[in-house]
Amino acid sequence: MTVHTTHETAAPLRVALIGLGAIGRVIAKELLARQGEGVQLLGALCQHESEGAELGLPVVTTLAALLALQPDLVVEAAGHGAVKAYGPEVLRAGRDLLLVSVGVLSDAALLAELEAAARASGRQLLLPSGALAGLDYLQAAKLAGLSRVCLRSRKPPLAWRDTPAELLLDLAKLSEPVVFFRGSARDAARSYPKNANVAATLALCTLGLDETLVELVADPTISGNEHEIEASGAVGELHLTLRNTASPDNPKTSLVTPYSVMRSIMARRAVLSV
Ligand SMILES: NC(=O)C1=CN([C@@H]2O[C@H](COP(=O)(O)OP(=O)(O)OC[C@H]3O[C@@H](n4cnc5c(N)ncnc54)[C@H](O)[C@@H]3O)[C@@H](O)[C@H]2O)C=CC1
Ligand SMILES: O=C([O-])CC(=O)C(=O)O
Repeated sequence: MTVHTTHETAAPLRVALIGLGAIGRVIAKELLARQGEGVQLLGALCQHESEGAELGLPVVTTLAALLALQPDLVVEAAGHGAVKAYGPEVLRAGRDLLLVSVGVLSDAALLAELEAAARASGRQLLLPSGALAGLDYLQAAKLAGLSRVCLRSRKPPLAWRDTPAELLLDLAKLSEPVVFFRGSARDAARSYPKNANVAATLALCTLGLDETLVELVADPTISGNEHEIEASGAVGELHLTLRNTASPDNPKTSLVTPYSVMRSIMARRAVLSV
C-alpha cells in the first residue's frame, strides 16, 4: 500500500518521460492530472516532435534537450533500443532512471554499465512491478532462500505477431494453447523484447536471469495477458495467477503496466509507503 499523501514542504518530483506509446501516454495523462500532488511532468523525449501535441506536453527529440529540463527522475517507456541509447547517459548525468523495458537487462554488459553509472553518480536504477505482482513477497522470500521460480506467460496469438513465435507457429490457425518457448528468463527477455520484460523483472527479484524458468504460451482462448508465477523456498510457496486486461493501444502490453509505474513514481514522494 502506498498512501499518496505527499510532504507539502518537499519540492515536487521533476519527471521526464522517454516514449509516448501505449504505456507512456497513460503515464503522461496520469502525471498531468496529478500536477501539484508532489509530481511535475516536464516533457517527453519522442522520435517526432508532433507526438505530444494533443497532450499539450513539451516534446523534445534529443536526450540533451530532455536532460536540460533538469528532471530528478527519467522514466523510460520506449523499448530496449531506447534504454541502450539513453540509459547510461541519464544516470551519468545524475538523474534517477526508471525502466519499463526491464528485459534489456538480460544484456549483462549493459546491466553492468547501468549499475556502474548509478553507483558513480549516487543515483538509482528503478524497476516497477510492471505487468506482474507478488514481487514484494518474493524478494522477502529470497532473503530466507528460494529454491524454484517459474513464470508462465499466456497471451492471445495477436500479441505474438512480429516475434520469433511466428517462425514456430501459424498464429492465425491456432485452435488451442501452445507452449512455444521453454527456457531461462534471460533467453525469454532477449528473444521477446516486447513481451517478456516481466520474465526479467521476476528473475532479477528472485533466482537471477539464468535460473528463473519461463514458458511462453500462445492461447487463442483468452483475450488478455495472463501471467502465472510459481515459487517455492524456505518460507513456503507462492502460486499466483494474473488475468490482465490488455492495453487498448497495444495487445502485447497489459493495461496495469503504466499504473504500476505511477505507483512507483508516487511512492517517491509519499509520506507513508509500503
Ligand atoms: N515491465 C513490464 O511489465 C512491461 C514492459 N514493457 C516494455 O515497455 C515498452 C513500451 O511498451 P508500449 O508503450 O506498450 O509500446 P508502444 O510500441 O506502444 O510504444 C513505444 C513508444 O516508444 C517510442 N520509441 C521507440 N524508440 C524510441 C526512442 N529511441 N526514443 C523515443 N521514443 C521511442 C515509439 O515511437 C512508441 O511511441 C515495450 O517495448 C516493452 O519493452 C511492456 C509491457 C510490460
Ligand atoms: O504486459 C505484459 O503482460 C507483459 C509484457 O508485455 C512484457 O513483459 O513485455
